[in-house]
Amino acid sequence: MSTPFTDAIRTASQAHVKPEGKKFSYGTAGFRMKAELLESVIFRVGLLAAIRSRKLGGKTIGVMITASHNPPEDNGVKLVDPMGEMLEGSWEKYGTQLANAETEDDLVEAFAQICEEQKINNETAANVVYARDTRPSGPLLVRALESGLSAVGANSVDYNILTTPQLHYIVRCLNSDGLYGTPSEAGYYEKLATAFIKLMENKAALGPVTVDCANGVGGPSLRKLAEYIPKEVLEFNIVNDDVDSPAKLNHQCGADFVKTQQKLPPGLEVTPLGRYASLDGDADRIVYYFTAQDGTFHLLDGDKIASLAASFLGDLAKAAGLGNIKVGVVQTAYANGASTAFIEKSLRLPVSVTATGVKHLHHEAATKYDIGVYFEANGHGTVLFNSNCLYLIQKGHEPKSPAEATALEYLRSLTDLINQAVGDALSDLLFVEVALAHKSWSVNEWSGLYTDLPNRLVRVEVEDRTIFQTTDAERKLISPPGIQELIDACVGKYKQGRSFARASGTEDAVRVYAEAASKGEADILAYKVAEVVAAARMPSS
Ligand SMILES: CC(=O)N[C@H]1[C@@H](OP(=O)(O)O)O[C@H](CO)[C@@H](O)[C@@H]1O
Ligand SMILES: [Mg+2]
Repeated sequence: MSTPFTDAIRTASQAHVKPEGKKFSYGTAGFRMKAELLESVIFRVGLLAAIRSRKLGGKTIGVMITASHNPPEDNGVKLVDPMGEMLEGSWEKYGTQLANAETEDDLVEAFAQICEEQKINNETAANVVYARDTRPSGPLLVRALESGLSAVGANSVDYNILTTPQLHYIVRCLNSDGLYGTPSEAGYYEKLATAFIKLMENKAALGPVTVDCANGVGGPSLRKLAEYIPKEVLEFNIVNDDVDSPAKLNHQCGADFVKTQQKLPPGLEVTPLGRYASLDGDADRIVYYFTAQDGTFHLLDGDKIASLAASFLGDLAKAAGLGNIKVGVVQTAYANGASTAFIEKSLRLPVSVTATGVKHLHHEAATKYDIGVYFEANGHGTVLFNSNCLYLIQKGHEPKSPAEATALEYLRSLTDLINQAVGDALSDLLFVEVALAHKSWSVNEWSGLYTDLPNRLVRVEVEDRTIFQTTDAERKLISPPGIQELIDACVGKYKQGRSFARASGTEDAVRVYAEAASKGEADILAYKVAEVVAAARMPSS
Protein backbone atom coordinates (compact mmCIF):
# COMPACT_ATOMS: atom_id res chain seq x y z
CA MET A 1 0.00 0.00 0.00
CA SER A 2 1.16 3.53 -0.63
CA THR A 3 -0.12 7.09 -0.39
CA PRO A 4 0.94 10.33 -2.12
CA PHE A 5 3.10 10.99 0.95
CA THR A 6 4.99 7.69 1.12
CA ASP A 7 8.32 9.05 -0.14
CA ALA A 8 8.14 12.26 1.85
CA ILE A 9 7.37 10.40 5.09
CA ARG A 10 10.19 7.94 4.45
CA THR A 11 12.73 10.71 3.84
CA ALA A 12 11.63 12.99 6.68
CA SER A 13 11.44 10.18 9.24
CA GLN A 14 15.18 9.48 8.79
CA ALA A 15 15.84 12.58 10.88
CA HIS A 16 13.56 11.35 13.71
CA VAL A 17 14.54 7.75 14.30
CA LYS A 18 12.53 5.62 16.71
CA PRO A 19 14.50 4.37 19.74
CA GLU A 20 14.93 0.68 18.91
CA GLY A 21 12.58 -1.75 20.61
CA LYS A 22 10.92 0.97 22.72
CA LYS A 23 7.15 0.49 23.17
CA PHE A 24 4.95 3.59 23.24
CA SER A 25 1.30 3.89 24.16
CA TYR A 26 -1.19 6.75 23.72
CA GLY A 27 -2.74 6.77 27.19
CA THR A 28 -4.91 8.97 29.44
CA ALA A 29 -2.50 11.87 29.01
CA GLY A 30 -1.46 11.20 25.38
CA PHE A 31 2.22 10.22 25.12
CA ARG A 32 4.33 11.26 28.09
CA MET A 33 7.91 10.28 29.03
CA LYS A 34 11.52 11.51 29.18
CA ALA A 35 11.78 14.19 26.48
CA GLU A 36 14.81 12.57 24.84
CA LEU A 37 12.65 9.57 23.84
CA LEU A 38 9.89 11.64 22.27
CA GLU A 39 11.24 12.99 18.99
CA SER A 40 10.11 10.14 16.74
CA VAL A 41 6.77 9.98 18.57
CA ILE A 42 6.06 13.66 17.95
CA PHE A 43 7.03 13.43 14.28
CA ARG A 44 4.45 10.64 13.97
CA VAL A 45 1.82 12.57 15.94
CA GLY A 46 2.14 15.14 13.13
CA LEU A 47 1.11 12.42 10.67
CA LEU A 48 -1.83 11.41 12.87
CA ALA A 49 -3.04 15.00 13.31
CA ALA A 50 -3.14 15.40 9.53
CA ILE A 51 -5.08 12.15 9.05
CA ARG A 52 -7.55 13.19 11.76
CA SER A 53 -8.08 16.60 10.14
CA ARG A 54 -8.62 15.05 6.69
CA LYS A 55 -11.05 12.54 8.18
CA LEU A 56 -13.09 15.47 9.53
CA GLY A 57 -13.13 17.30 6.20
CA GLY A 58 -10.27 19.67 7.02
CA LYS A 59 -11.42 20.78 10.46
CA THR A 60 -8.54 22.14 12.56
CA ILE A 61 -6.87 19.72 14.97
CA GLY A 62 -4.64 20.84 17.85
CA VAL A 63 -1.36 19.37 19.07
CA MET A 64 -0.17 20.34 22.55
CA ILE A 65 3.38 19.58 23.66
CA THR A 66 3.51 19.44 27.46
CA ALA A 67 4.11 17.09 30.37
CA SER A 68 1.88 19.03 32.77
CA HIS A 69 2.85 18.39 36.41
CA ASN A 70 5.66 15.94 35.57
CA PRO A 71 9.36 16.76 36.15
CA PRO A 72 11.19 19.25 33.85
CA GLU A 73 13.10 16.55 31.95
CA ASP A 74 9.85 14.92 30.80
CA ASN A 75 7.67 16.03 27.95
CA GLY A 76 4.54 14.80 26.23
CA VAL A 77 2.04 15.34 23.47
CA LYS A 78 -1.74 15.28 23.17
CA LEU A 79 -4.15 15.79 20.28
CA VAL A 80 -7.11 18.15 20.51
CA ASP A 81 -10.30 17.41 18.55
CA PRO A 82 -12.29 20.17 16.76
CA MET A 83 -14.56 21.31 19.58
CA GLY A 84 -11.55 21.53 21.88
CA GLU A 85 -12.12 18.10 23.43
CA MET A 86 -9.50 15.39 23.85
CA LEU A 87 -8.86 13.14 20.83
CA GLU A 88 -11.72 10.66 20.33
CA GLY A 89 -10.84 7.54 22.33
CA SER A 90 -11.19 5.14 19.38
CA TRP A 91 -8.32 6.97 17.59
CA GLU A 92 -5.77 6.54 20.38
CA LYS A 93 -4.83 3.15 18.95
CA TYR A 94 -3.67 4.82 15.72
CA GLY A 95 -1.31 7.01 17.72
CA THR A 96 0.09 3.89 19.36
CA GLN A 97 0.34 2.09 16.01
CA LEU A 98 2.28 4.91 14.30
CA ALA A 99 4.55 5.50 17.31
CA ASN A 100 5.54 1.83 17.46
CA ALA A 101 6.31 1.30 13.75
CA GLU A 102 9.90 0.08 14.00
CA THR A 103 11.34 0.96 10.57
CA GLU A 104 10.63 3.56 7.88
CA ASP A 105 8.89 0.85 5.85
CA ASP A 106 6.71 -0.08 8.82
CA LEU A 107 5.85 3.58 9.30
CA VAL A 108 4.72 4.30 5.74
CA GLU A 109 2.77 1.03 5.81
CA ALA A 110 1.05 1.96 9.11
CA PHE A 111 0.21 5.42 7.72
CA ALA A 112 -1.27 3.90 4.55
CA GLN A 113 -3.22 1.31 6.55
CA ILE A 114 -4.85 3.93 8.77
CA CYS A 115 -5.73 6.06 5.72
CA GLU A 116 -7.27 2.97 4.11
CA GLU A 117 -9.19 1.92 7.23
CA GLN A 118 -10.57 5.44 7.73
CA LYS A 119 -11.18 5.96 3.98
CA ILE A 120 -9.13 9.15 3.95
CA ASN A 121 -9.13 11.31 0.84
CA ASN A 122 -5.54 12.51 0.77
CA GLU A 123 -6.51 15.42 -1.47
CA THR A 124 -8.49 16.99 1.40
CA ALA A 125 -6.74 19.88 3.12
CA ALA A 126 -5.36 19.09 6.58
CA ASN A 127 -5.25 21.91 9.15
CA VAL A 128 -3.29 21.67 12.37
CA VAL A 129 -2.37 24.21 15.06
CA TYR A 130 0.12 23.58 17.83
CA ALA A 131 1.64 25.03 20.98
CA ARG A 132 4.00 24.03 23.76
CA ASP A 133 4.62 24.76 27.41
CA THR A 134 7.85 26.33 28.77
CA ARG A 135 10.01 23.17 28.92
CA PRO A 136 13.48 23.50 27.33
CA SER A 137 12.87 20.38 25.20
CA GLY A 138 9.87 22.07 23.54
CA PRO A 139 11.56 23.79 20.55
CA LEU A 140 13.30 20.62 19.33
CA LEU A 141 10.08 18.64 19.62
CA VAL A 142 8.19 21.36 17.75
CA ARG A 143 10.64 20.94 14.87
CA ALA A 144 9.94 17.19 14.78
CA LEU A 145 6.22 17.92 14.71
CA GLU A 146 6.62 20.44 11.87
CA SER A 147 8.66 17.93 9.92
CA GLY A 148 5.84 15.35 10.26
CA LEU A 149 3.16 17.85 9.31
CA SER A 150 4.99 19.09 6.24
CA ALA A 151 5.77 15.53 5.05
CA VAL A 152 2.03 14.88 4.75
CA GLY A 153 1.14 18.28 3.30
CA ALA A 154 -0.71 19.72 6.32
CA ASN A 155 -1.28 23.47 6.72
CA SER A 156 -0.14 24.46 10.17
CA VAL A 157 0.12 27.41 12.53
CA ASP A 158 2.55 27.64 15.44
CA TYR A 159 0.95 29.32 18.49
CA ASN A 160 4.25 29.17 20.40
CA ILE A 161 3.95 29.06 24.19
CA LEU A 162 0.43 28.61 25.58
CA THR A 163 -1.32 26.90 28.45
CA THR A 164 -2.99 23.63 27.44
CA PRO A 165 -6.52 25.07 27.86
CA GLN A 166 -5.61 28.10 25.71
CA LEU A 167 -4.79 25.79 22.80
CA HIS A 168 -8.08 23.91 23.35
CA TYR A 169 -9.88 27.28 23.32
CA ILE A 170 -8.20 28.35 20.06
CA VAL A 171 -9.04 25.04 18.35
CA ARG A 172 -12.69 25.44 19.34
CA CYS A 173 -12.75 29.05 18.07
CA LEU A 174 -11.22 28.02 14.74
CA ASN A 175 -13.87 25.35 14.21
CA SER A 176 -16.89 27.41 15.24
CA ASP A 177 -16.68 30.29 12.74
CA GLY A 178 -15.54 32.64 15.49
CA LEU A 179 -18.77 32.08 17.49
CA TYR A 180 -16.87 30.76 20.47
CA GLY A 181 -14.38 33.65 20.44
CA THR A 182 -11.38 35.14 18.66
CA PRO A 183 -8.81 32.42 17.94
CA SER A 184 -5.81 34.06 19.57
CA GLU A 185 -4.13 34.31 22.95
CA ALA A 186 -5.34 37.92 23.28
CA GLY A 187 -8.86 36.82 22.29
CA TYR A 188 -8.79 34.35 25.16
CA TYR A 189 -7.76 36.97 27.74
CA GLU A 190 -10.33 39.45 26.46
CA LYS A 191 -13.16 36.94 26.59
CA LEU A 192 -12.38 35.83 30.14
CA ALA A 193 -11.64 39.30 31.49
CA THR A 194 -14.76 40.90 29.96
CA ALA A 195 -17.02 38.24 31.49
CA PHE A 196 -15.19 38.45 34.82
CA ILE A 197 -15.41 42.24 35.11
CA LYS A 198 -19.13 42.10 34.33
CA LEU A 199 -19.74 39.42 36.95
CA MET A 200 -17.82 41.39 39.60
CA GLU A 201 -19.72 44.65 39.06
CA ASN A 202 -21.06 45.95 42.38
CA LYS A 203 -19.45 43.10 44.29
CA ALA A 204 -17.23 43.92 47.24
CA ALA A 205 -13.53 43.28 46.57
CA LEU A 206 -12.24 40.17 48.31
CA GLY A 207 -8.64 41.28 48.72
CA PRO A 208 -5.73 39.87 46.74
CA VAL A 209 -5.44 36.24 45.65
CA THR A 210 -1.96 34.69 45.67
CA VAL A 211 -1.31 32.27 42.81
CA ASP A 212 1.57 29.78 42.75
CA CYS A 213 2.20 29.08 39.06
CA ALA A 214 4.46 26.00 39.49
CA ASN A 215 7.17 27.95 37.59
CA GLY A 216 5.37 26.92 34.43
CA VAL A 217 3.45 28.48 31.57
CA GLY A 218 0.64 29.58 33.89
CA GLY A 219 2.92 32.35 35.24
CA PRO A 220 3.40 34.41 32.07
CA SER A 221 -0.20 33.69 31.03
CA LEU A 222 -1.66 34.87 34.32
CA ARG A 223 0.49 38.02 34.16
CA LYS A 224 -1.00 38.79 30.73
CA LEU A 225 -4.55 38.02 31.90
CA ALA A 226 -4.05 40.28 34.93
CA GLU A 227 -3.34 43.20 32.59
CA TYR A 228 -6.94 43.00 31.37
CA ILE A 229 -8.37 43.11 34.92
CA PRO A 230 -8.27 46.38 36.91
CA LYS A 231 -6.68 46.07 40.36
CA GLU A 232 -9.85 47.41 41.95
CA VAL A 233 -11.73 44.39 40.60
CA LEU A 234 -9.15 41.81 41.65
CA GLU A 235 -5.52 41.96 42.62
CA PHE A 236 -3.27 39.04 41.76
CA ASN A 237 -0.14 38.26 43.72
CA ILE A 238 1.73 35.98 41.30
CA VAL A 239 4.44 33.73 42.78
CA ASN A 240 6.56 30.81 41.53
CA ASP A 241 6.52 32.21 38.01
CA ASP A 242 10.18 31.76 37.10
CA VAL A 243 10.15 30.10 33.68
CA ASP A 244 13.83 30.80 33.00
CA SER A 245 15.10 28.21 35.49
CA PRO A 246 13.86 24.89 34.08
CA ALA A 247 14.80 22.91 37.19
CA LYS A 248 12.22 24.84 39.20
CA LEU A 249 9.25 23.67 37.11
CA ASN A 250 6.80 21.78 39.37
CA HIS A 251 9.56 21.49 41.98
CA GLN A 252 8.16 21.84 45.50
CA CYS A 253 5.30 23.93 44.18
CA GLY A 254 2.22 23.71 42.00
CA ALA A 255 -1.17 22.04 42.28
CA ASP A 256 0.10 18.45 42.29
CA PHE A 257 2.61 19.17 45.07
CA VAL A 258 0.01 20.88 47.27
CA LYS A 259 -2.67 18.23 46.69
CA THR A 260 -0.46 15.19 47.23
CA GLN A 261 1.64 16.65 50.08
CA GLN A 262 -1.33 18.46 51.65
CA LYS A 263 0.94 21.34 52.62
CA LEU A 264 2.05 24.82 51.54
CA PRO A 265 4.76 25.19 48.90
CA PRO A 266 7.96 25.96 50.87
CA GLY A 267 8.86 29.65 50.91
CA LEU A 268 5.31 30.86 50.47
CA GLU A 269 4.56 33.60 52.98
CA VAL A 270 1.00 33.28 54.14
CA THR A 271 -1.45 35.52 55.90
CA PRO A 272 -4.10 33.67 57.93
CA LEU A 273 -7.40 33.39 56.04
CA GLY A 274 -5.87 34.77 52.83
CA ARG A 275 -6.75 33.10 49.52
CA TYR A 276 -4.02 30.98 47.91
CA ALA A 277 -4.15 28.89 44.76
CA SER A 278 -1.70 26.66 42.91
CA LEU A 279 -1.72 25.83 39.20
CA ASP A 280 0.00 22.83 37.61
CA GLY A 281 2.75 23.02 34.97
CA ASP A 282 0.43 23.51 31.98
CA ALA A 283 -2.31 25.40 33.88
CA ASP A 284 -5.19 23.00 33.46
CA ARG A 285 -5.46 22.17 37.17
CA ILE A 286 -6.00 24.37 40.19
CA VAL A 287 -6.39 23.89 43.93
CA TYR A 288 -7.01 26.57 46.57
CA TYR A 289 -5.86 26.55 50.19
CA PHE A 290 -5.42 28.75 53.24
CA THR A 291 -4.17 28.69 56.78
CA ALA A 292 -6.49 29.31 59.70
CA GLN A 293 -5.72 31.72 62.56
CA ASP A 294 -4.06 28.86 64.45
CA GLY A 295 -1.76 28.13 61.50
CA THR A 296 -3.45 24.90 60.38
CA PHE A 297 -3.43 24.21 56.65
CA HIS A 298 -6.74 23.74 54.81
CA LEU A 299 -6.94 22.40 51.27
CA LEU A 300 -9.78 23.42 48.96
CA ASP A 301 -9.33 20.80 46.25
CA GLY A 302 -11.29 19.84 43.14
CA ASP A 303 -14.09 18.39 45.29
CA LYS A 304 -14.45 21.66 47.21
CA ILE A 305 -14.39 23.63 43.94
CA ALA A 306 -17.09 21.34 42.49
CA SER A 307 -19.20 21.78 45.64
CA LEU A 308 -18.87 25.57 45.50
CA ALA A 309 -19.65 25.58 41.76
CA ALA A 310 -22.71 23.34 42.14
CA SER A 311 -24.05 25.36 45.05
CA PHE A 312 -23.55 28.67 43.22
CA LEU A 313 -24.94 27.51 39.86
CA GLY A 314 -27.85 25.60 41.40
CA ASP A 315 -28.93 28.75 43.28
CA LEU A 316 -28.42 30.95 40.24
CA ALA A 317 -30.50 28.68 37.96
CA LYS A 318 -33.36 28.84 40.50
CA ALA A 319 -33.01 32.61 40.87
CA ALA A 320 -33.22 32.93 37.08
CA GLY A 321 -36.51 31.02 37.09
CA LEU A 322 -34.90 27.98 35.47
CA GLY A 323 -36.07 25.52 38.13
CA ASN A 324 -36.35 22.68 35.61
CA ILE A 325 -32.74 22.86 34.54
CA LYS A 326 -30.90 19.72 35.57
CA VAL A 327 -27.76 20.65 37.48
CA GLY A 328 -25.49 17.71 38.35
CA VAL A 329 -21.96 16.91 39.44
CA VAL A 330 -19.57 14.33 37.99
CA GLN A 331 -16.80 12.89 40.16
CA THR A 332 -14.46 9.92 40.20
CA ALA A 333 -13.98 7.32 42.93
CA TYR A 334 -11.19 9.54 44.33
CA ALA A 335 -13.70 12.23 45.35
CA ASN A 336 -13.87 12.57 49.10
CA GLY A 337 -16.98 10.79 50.43
CA ALA A 338 -17.91 13.87 52.45
CA SER A 339 -18.14 15.94 49.23
CA THR A 340 -20.45 13.41 47.58
CA ALA A 341 -22.67 13.33 50.68
CA PHE A 342 -22.75 17.13 50.80
CA ILE A 343 -23.75 17.49 47.13
CA GLU A 344 -26.41 14.77 47.30
CA LYS A 345 -27.85 15.45 50.75
CA SER A 346 -27.37 19.17 51.40
CA LEU A 347 -27.47 20.56 47.87
CA ARG A 348 -29.90 17.82 46.75
CA LEU A 349 -28.16 17.53 43.41
CA PRO A 350 -27.36 14.29 41.58
CA VAL A 351 -23.78 12.95 41.46
CA SER A 352 -22.45 10.60 38.76
CA VAL A 353 -19.22 8.67 39.18
CA THR A 354 -17.05 7.81 36.17
CA ALA A 355 -13.69 6.21 35.53
CA THR A 356 -10.55 8.33 36.17
CA GLY A 357 -9.46 10.68 33.37
CA VAL A 358 -11.16 13.92 32.43
CA LYS A 359 -12.42 12.65 29.10
CA HIS A 360 -14.80 10.32 30.98
CA LEU A 361 -16.03 13.08 33.30
CA HIS A 362 -16.40 15.53 30.43
CA HIS A 363 -18.52 13.10 28.42
CA GLU A 364 -20.81 12.36 31.37
CA ALA A 365 -21.22 16.06 32.24
CA ALA A 366 -21.99 16.93 28.62
CA THR A 367 -24.55 14.21 28.05
CA LYS A 368 -26.31 13.82 31.39
CA TYR A 369 -26.92 17.33 32.68
CA ASP A 370 -28.06 20.76 31.46
CA ILE A 371 -25.39 22.26 33.71
CA GLY A 372 -22.76 19.60 34.34
CA VAL A 373 -20.09 20.38 36.94
CA TYR A 374 -17.11 18.04 36.76
CA PHE A 375 -13.88 18.02 38.72
CA GLU A 376 -11.29 15.44 39.60
CA ALA A 377 -10.22 15.70 43.24
CA ASN A 378 -6.81 16.90 41.99
CA GLY A 379 -8.38 20.10 40.63
CA HIS A 380 -8.90 19.36 36.94
CA GLY A 381 -12.38 20.23 35.76
CA THR A 382 -14.90 22.71 34.45
CA VAL A 383 -18.64 23.31 34.07
CA LEU A 384 -20.52 22.52 30.85
CA PHE A 385 -23.74 24.15 29.70
CA ASN A 386 -25.66 22.05 27.16
CA SER A 387 -27.52 23.47 24.15
CA ASN A 388 -30.90 23.35 25.92
CA CYS A 389 -29.50 25.38 28.78
CA LEU A 390 -27.70 27.83 26.47
CA TYR A 391 -30.92 28.39 24.54
CA LEU A 392 -32.85 29.16 27.75
CA ILE A 393 -30.11 31.43 29.08
CA GLN A 394 -29.68 33.34 25.84
CA LYS A 395 -33.23 33.81 24.59
CA GLY A 396 -35.63 30.97 25.39
CA HIS A 397 -36.67 32.11 28.86
CA GLU A 398 -38.57 35.34 29.48
CA PRO A 399 -37.56 36.69 32.93
CA LYS A 400 -40.56 37.37 35.19
CA SER A 401 -38.87 39.87 37.49
CA PRO A 402 -35.81 42.14 37.59
CA ALA A 403 -34.17 39.59 39.92
CA GLU A 404 -34.68 36.83 37.34
CA ALA A 405 -33.28 39.07 34.61
CA THR A 406 -30.14 39.77 36.68
CA ALA A 407 -29.58 36.08 37.45
CA LEU A 408 -29.99 35.26 33.75
CA GLU A 409 -27.45 37.93 32.87
CA TYR A 410 -25.00 36.39 35.34
CA LEU A 411 -25.52 32.96 33.81
CA ARG A 412 -24.87 34.40 30.35
CA SER A 413 -21.54 35.86 31.49
CA LEU A 414 -20.63 32.59 33.22
CA THR A 415 -20.99 30.70 29.93
CA ASP A 416 -18.27 33.04 28.59
CA LEU A 417 -16.10 32.88 31.69
CA ILE A 418 -16.02 29.10 32.02
CA ASN A 419 -13.96 27.22 29.43
CA GLN A 420 -16.39 24.90 27.61
CA ALA A 421 -13.67 22.91 25.90
CA VAL A 422 -11.65 21.58 28.83
CA GLY A 423 -10.69 22.12 32.50
CA ASP A 424 -8.78 25.40 32.70
CA ALA A 425 -6.96 26.67 35.79
CA LEU A 426 -7.12 30.37 34.80
CA SER A 427 -10.82 30.24 33.96
CA ASP A 428 -11.50 28.20 37.12
CA LEU A 429 -9.54 30.73 39.19
CA LEU A 430 -11.76 33.58 38.00
CA PHE A 431 -14.88 31.44 38.41
CA VAL A 432 -14.06 30.61 42.04
CA GLU A 433 -13.42 34.30 42.73
CA VAL A 434 -16.83 35.16 41.23
CA ALA A 435 -18.62 32.46 43.24
CA LEU A 436 -17.01 33.64 46.50
CA ALA A 437 -17.76 37.30 45.72
CA HIS A 438 -21.40 36.57 44.88
CA LYS A 439 -21.86 34.51 48.02
CA SER A 440 -19.80 36.99 50.11
CA TRP A 441 -17.90 34.01 51.43
CA SER A 442 -14.42 33.93 52.92
CA VAL A 443 -12.28 30.84 52.45
CA ASN A 444 -13.41 29.75 55.89
CA GLU A 445 -17.06 29.69 54.90
CA TRP A 446 -16.25 27.87 51.67
CA SER A 447 -14.12 25.34 53.53
CA GLY A 448 -16.93 24.83 56.06
CA LEU A 449 -19.36 23.43 53.43
CA TYR A 450 -18.25 20.03 54.69
CA THR A 451 -15.26 18.48 56.43
CA ASP A 452 -13.18 16.07 54.37
CA LEU A 453 -13.12 12.51 55.59
CA PRO A 454 -9.52 11.63 56.51
CA ASN A 455 -8.00 9.78 53.56
CA ARG A 456 -4.84 8.19 52.25
CA LEU A 457 -3.62 7.45 48.73
CA VAL A 458 -0.79 4.96 48.29
CA ARG A 459 1.09 3.67 45.30
CA VAL A 460 1.85 -0.04 45.16
CA GLU A 461 4.43 -1.37 42.72
CA VAL A 462 3.41 -4.77 41.38
CA GLU A 463 4.82 -7.22 38.86
CA ASP A 464 1.95 -6.87 36.39
CA ARG A 465 -0.61 -4.13 36.91
CA THR A 466 -2.74 -5.33 33.97
CA ILE A 467 -4.15 -8.19 36.08
CA PHE A 468 -6.08 -5.59 38.14
CA GLN A 469 -9.37 -5.23 36.26
CA THR A 470 -12.18 -3.10 37.64
CA THR A 471 -15.93 -2.54 37.34
CA ASP A 472 -18.44 -0.05 38.82
CA ALA A 473 -16.49 3.11 37.84
CA GLU A 474 -13.26 1.49 39.07
CA ARG A 475 -14.60 1.02 42.60
CA LYS A 476 -14.51 -2.79 42.54
CA LEU A 477 -11.98 -5.31 41.29
CA ILE A 478 -13.17 -8.24 39.21
CA SER A 479 -9.66 -9.62 38.74
CA PRO A 480 -7.59 -11.22 40.26
CA PRO A 481 -10.40 -13.51 41.46
CA GLY A 482 -11.29 -13.27 45.13
CA ILE A 483 -9.39 -10.03 45.76
CA GLN A 484 -12.47 -7.80 46.13
CA GLU A 485 -13.79 -10.01 48.94
CA LEU A 486 -10.50 -9.52 50.81
CA ILE A 487 -10.72 -5.74 50.35
CA ASP A 488 -14.36 -5.72 51.50
CA ALA A 489 -13.35 -7.60 54.64
CA CYS A 490 -10.72 -4.92 55.43
CA VAL A 491 -13.15 -2.06 54.76
CA GLY A 492 -15.83 -3.61 56.99
CA LYS A 493 -13.63 -3.16 60.06
CA TYR A 494 -13.51 0.66 59.90
CA LYS A 495 -16.10 3.28 60.71
CA GLN A 496 -17.04 5.17 57.51
CA GLY A 497 -14.45 3.02 55.76
CA ARG A 498 -14.17 3.05 51.97
CA SER A 499 -11.30 1.77 49.89
CA PHE A 500 -10.56 0.69 46.34
CA ALA A 501 -7.58 -0.29 44.22
CA ARG A 502 -7.04 0.30 40.49
CA ALA A 503 -4.16 0.17 38.06
CA SER A 504 -2.87 3.65 37.20
CA GLY A 505 -3.30 4.70 33.58
CA THR A 506 -0.20 6.91 33.67
CA GLU A 507 2.32 5.06 35.86
CA ASP A 508 3.44 1.48 36.29
CA ALA A 509 1.70 1.00 39.64
CA VAL A 510 -1.58 0.23 41.38
CA ARG A 511 -3.15 3.05 43.40
CA VAL A 512 -4.94 2.30 46.65
CA TYR A 513 -7.31 4.91 48.08
CA ALA A 514 -8.81 4.68 51.55
CA GLU A 515 -10.90 6.90 53.76
CA ALA A 516 -12.27 6.40 57.25
CA ALA A 517 -13.56 8.30 60.27
CA SER A 518 -10.07 9.11 61.59
CA LYS A 519 -6.68 9.71 59.98
CA GLY A 520 -5.16 6.74 61.81
CA GLU A 521 -7.88 4.41 60.55
CA ALA A 522 -7.62 5.72 56.97
CA ASP A 523 -3.85 5.07 57.04
CA ILE A 524 -4.23 1.54 58.42
CA LEU A 525 -7.01 0.70 55.97
CA ALA A 526 -4.88 1.92 53.01
CA TYR A 527 -1.94 -0.08 54.31
CA LYS A 528 -4.03 -3.28 54.73
CA VAL A 529 -5.53 -2.99 51.24
CA ALA A 530 -2.07 -2.28 49.81
CA GLU A 531 -0.89 -5.54 51.39
CA VAL A 532 -3.76 -7.41 49.73
CA VAL A 533 -2.83 -5.86 46.37
CA ALA A 534 0.87 -6.63 46.74
CA ALA A 535 0.11 -10.28 47.49
CA ALA A 536 -2.43 -10.75 44.70
CA ARG A 537 -1.68 -13.32 41.98
CA MET A 538 -3.60 -14.78 39.07
CA PRO A 539 -4.43 -18.48 39.56
CA SER A 540 -1.96 -20.47 37.44
CA SER A 541 -3.70 -22.18 34.56
C1 LIG B 1 -5.49 9.61 41.45
C2 LIG B 1 -5.13 10.60 40.40
O1 LIG B 1 -4.98 11.79 40.70
N1 LIG B 1 -5.00 10.14 39.14
C3 LIG B 1 -4.62 11.02 38.02
C4 LIG B 1 -3.64 10.32 37.11
O2 LIG B 1 -4.25 9.15 36.59
P1 LIG B 1 -3.85 7.65 37.01
O3 LIG B 1 -4.56 6.79 35.98
O4 LIG B 1 -4.39 7.47 38.39
O5 LIG B 1 -2.36 7.54 36.96
O6 LIG B 1 -3.31 11.16 36.01
C5 LIG B 1 -4.44 11.49 35.18
C6 LIG B 1 -3.94 12.30 34.00
O7 LIG B 1 -3.37 13.51 34.40
C7 LIG B 1 -5.50 12.23 36.00
O8 LIG B 1 -6.60 12.46 35.19
C8 LIG B 1 -5.87 11.38 37.23
O9 LIG B 1 -6.75 12.09 38.06
MG1 LIG C 1 -2.00 19.57 33.62
